[in-house]
Amino acid sequence: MGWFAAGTLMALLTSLSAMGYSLILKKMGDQLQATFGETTAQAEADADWIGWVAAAIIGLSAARALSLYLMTLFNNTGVQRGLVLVQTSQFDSLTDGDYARISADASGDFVSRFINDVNAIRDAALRFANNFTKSVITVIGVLGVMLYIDWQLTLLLLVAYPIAFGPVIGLGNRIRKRSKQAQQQIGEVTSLLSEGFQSARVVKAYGLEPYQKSRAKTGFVERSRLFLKVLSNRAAVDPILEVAGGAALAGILGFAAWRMSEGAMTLGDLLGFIAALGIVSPELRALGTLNSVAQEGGAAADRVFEIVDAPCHISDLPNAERLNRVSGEIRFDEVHFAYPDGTRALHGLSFSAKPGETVAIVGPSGAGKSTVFNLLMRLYDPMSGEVRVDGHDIRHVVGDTLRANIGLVAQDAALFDDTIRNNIALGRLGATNAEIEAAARAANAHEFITQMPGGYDAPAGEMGRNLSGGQRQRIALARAILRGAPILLLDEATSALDAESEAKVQAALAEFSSGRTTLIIAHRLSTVRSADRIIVMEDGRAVEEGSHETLMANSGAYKRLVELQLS
Ligand SMILES: Nc1ncnc2c1ncn2[C@@H]1O[C@H](COP(=O)(O)OP(=O)(O)OP(=O)(O)O)[C@@H](O)[C@H]1O
Repeated sequence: MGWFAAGTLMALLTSLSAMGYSLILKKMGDQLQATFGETTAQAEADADWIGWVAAAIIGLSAARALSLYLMTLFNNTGVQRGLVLVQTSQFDSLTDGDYARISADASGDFVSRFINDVNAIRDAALRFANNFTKSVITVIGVLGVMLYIDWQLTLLLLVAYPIAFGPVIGLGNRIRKRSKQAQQQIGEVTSLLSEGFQSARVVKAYGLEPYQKSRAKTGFVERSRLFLKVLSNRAAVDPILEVAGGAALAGILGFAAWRMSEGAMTLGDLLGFIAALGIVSPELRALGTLNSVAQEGGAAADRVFEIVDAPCHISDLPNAERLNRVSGEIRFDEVHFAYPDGTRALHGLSFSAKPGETVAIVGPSGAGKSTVFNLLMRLYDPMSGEVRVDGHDIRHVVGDTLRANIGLVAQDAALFDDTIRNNIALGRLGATNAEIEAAARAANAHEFITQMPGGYDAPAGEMGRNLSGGQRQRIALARAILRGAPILLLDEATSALDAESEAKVQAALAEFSSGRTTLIIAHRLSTVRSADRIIVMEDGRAVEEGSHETLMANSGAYKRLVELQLS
């Protein structure tokens, strides 16, 4: 706000200097008219005023140039700083907000809201900050000068010009609508591009280049079609103002000529008035085009603030309890849950895990196993039923303190474009190098890390692409081990490992998980055999429960799954 206040002050100075021009010209015209009646000697004696006029014009130009420069500088600083606030609040709101929100939309759409929409706001805000105040102040000030010179002529101008603005405002509304469509479509193209680049391997392997190229081209063509619509509306603004402005000017000049012939106006008045008109017309035109710029910026701002203002459904209750280190008792009581798109994932799931117990959750794909983890971390709330940790309903505890008690190794290892060391350290910020290395050893990752060029300081690459699938999993495991939380969630955590690595990691995990409650999701049933208890899920409920031996003796769903894998 401070920067904009300084910018407005400079705009005021710029406008004052503009008014000065027309007053100087009026003075000059009146002098000239007086000179016509003088003798040569008198005229020469009075010739001094020419020097004064020249000096005043130079002084005014210099003042105007300086104030214009400072105005732009101050406003630009204000806009850039404002946009940093907008972008950070957009990012904070998305990061702190519901997981459902971020997982529902295509990532390209979010990226586009951060980059393209913010750019559109930047363009609009810069033009607005640098032109709006200056134009408005100039118009008001110069109109004041005009009223002083000839109020009747000025009234005519005030009636003639606004007529031009009606269609311009109508166009502005169309521009806003179209611009919103165009920005939305950029989001789709961004998603399409990032998806294409990330799947480059499959694209090559399946010979999908023509398919990808035609999808991209369709996106680009659509982009240019929508953008052209915005441009054609924008292009109509200037001509409308030109015609209306021309008609107004003709009327005013005709009226002025008549008034001069009547003797109601002096040559000085006319010169001053024309100078004022020359200053005011481009400013009025600029205000007309600013409307379309503001509409485009407004459309982008709508999209940006949709994120900033998104309501948060999963937040801490005002009297939420802080969880200290829990002992790790987990209980699901008759939990029913559907994802926001309506997909029913849990139908009255009940199970429990005692502190320190290792419980495996198995079952066919889509049975709801990963959903159990999502609810346990309170990424979503159940529709009915309760999820309890150490007896606390997790809806009544502070989310961060709940998650601080959980270490997760998910199906996607989720590595960041940072060093291997930092990727592990994310498990517990502030961990020492020795602790990081110990975690890596426990996850059977130390050996391959030290063999990489750069070792622990080697970059993992975007999404960990410099590593193999099995290496990524071991880094993710090391991260969870470093966290040292009392609850460990392993979702297909060793699925990408070869048999030898898996055996080593399993042994390390067995040691690490002693004293911690560990929930394991695994399709490879050989890896869950040693769990204290196995829960078989089907269609969102637990259909069987017991140790490997008990379940094998039962001849139920688990035995069928094992036999299917063995065969
Ligand atoms: N974010 C989501 N939005 C909508 N539906 C979802 C979402 N995630 C999962 N589902 C649906 O919920 C159901 C249970 O999914 P879940 O991922 O829990 O299964 P799973 O047993 O872990 O499967 P898998 O073994 O294949 O990983 C499935 O029908 C799935 O399509």
